[in-house]
Amino acid sequence: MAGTTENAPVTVTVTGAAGQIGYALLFRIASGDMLGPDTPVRLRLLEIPQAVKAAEGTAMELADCAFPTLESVDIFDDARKAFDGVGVALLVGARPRGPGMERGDLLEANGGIFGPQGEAINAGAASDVRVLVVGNPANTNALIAASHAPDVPADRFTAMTRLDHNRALSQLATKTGMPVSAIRRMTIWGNHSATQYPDVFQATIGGRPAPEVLDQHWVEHTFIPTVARRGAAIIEARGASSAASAANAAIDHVRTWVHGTPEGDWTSAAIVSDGSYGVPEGLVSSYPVVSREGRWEIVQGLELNEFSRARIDASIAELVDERDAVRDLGLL
Ligand SMILES: NC(=O)C1=CN([C@@H]2O[C@H](COP(=O)(O)OP(=O)(O)OC[C@H]3O[C@@H](n4cnc5c(N)ncnc54)[C@H](O)[C@@H]3O)[C@@H](O)[C@H]2O)C=CC1
Ligand SMILES: O=C([O-])CC(=O)C(=O)O
Repeated sequence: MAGTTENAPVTVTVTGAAGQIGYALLFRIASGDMLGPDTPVRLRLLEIPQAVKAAEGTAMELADCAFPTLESVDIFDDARKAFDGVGVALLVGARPRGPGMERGDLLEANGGIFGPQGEAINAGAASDVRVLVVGNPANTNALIAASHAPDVPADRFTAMTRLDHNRALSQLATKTGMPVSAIRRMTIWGNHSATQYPDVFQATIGGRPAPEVLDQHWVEHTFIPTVARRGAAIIEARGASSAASAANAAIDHVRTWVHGTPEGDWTSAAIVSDGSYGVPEGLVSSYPVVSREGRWEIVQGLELNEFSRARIDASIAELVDERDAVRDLGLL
């Protein structure tokens, strides 16, 4: 199946492969969008037993695309087998929220999935494994997975806030009439939840500081709530949670992690805190990050005004509450 690709193959495990995001994600991974056209991909799909047949259908369609980068597809209902040799683990499989729910309401329903998957990653992953948690509540699920993988360095576990980041770029582009590519240094801080803080104070738009271009009232009362509540607005409109845009953000996250951020810009990712910017060490929080030589680094030395500090602190407080809740549930 593999064509004229040059690099060593990478094993990519996707959980929840028969779900909505899985269907939007797998074809892009297989086509080379995530790791590049020169890297063959060995896909391993993990599903619950009832959804294995649907995953088999997706595998048939993957075969029918005849992607030169797709070396193999295997389907499992056993996490240990699915994560054997994994280089990139995309933990998508989890229940989505419905109308009227916050993502934190899913803690109890979904938290139990991530401990066993962390253990399976610990047991079988490649030494340079990269893990992205998409299933909600993503930050705290990543914390659970990392805490069950003591032999895997904590910086290998991340959660997705790239969708929030992309939503913020899009809102700013629409508001200012500038192309998305003219907006730099946007940051999402904190939790992938309604408390997240989309920070424009460090951003530039067309080379000018964003606060000079934007009206503070619009930032506070329209922009921030629009970005932070976009997931709920999509659920309201579609009757189902974001899928294609979530898959796209997952592709962006891993591609940036592997291939690096462009000079002069950064992105947002939830990573295990080293204590930077007052986030308690060990919490999985979104930060401004660059990727250099395949590792995330937090952008240091940013000055935070009082408004930003208060917003970040509120999101951190929620992450602390979520951590305490999963500890009480015995999931950590
Ligand atoms: N971090 C982010 O930005 C975003 C996160 N999400 C979250 O992603 C998750 C998945 O969303 P959808 O694909 O729309 O849901 P879905 O319900 O369409 O698919 C979920 C799939 O996961 C599978 N699954 C459940 N438990 C599993 C387990 N233990 N192992 C393997 N597979 C398992 C289910 O059988 C199902 O096929 C949800 O938690 C959703 O809230 C969604 C959008 C954005
Ligand atoms: O809002 C949800 O539940 C799904 C999600 O995480 C998003 O779209 O950001």
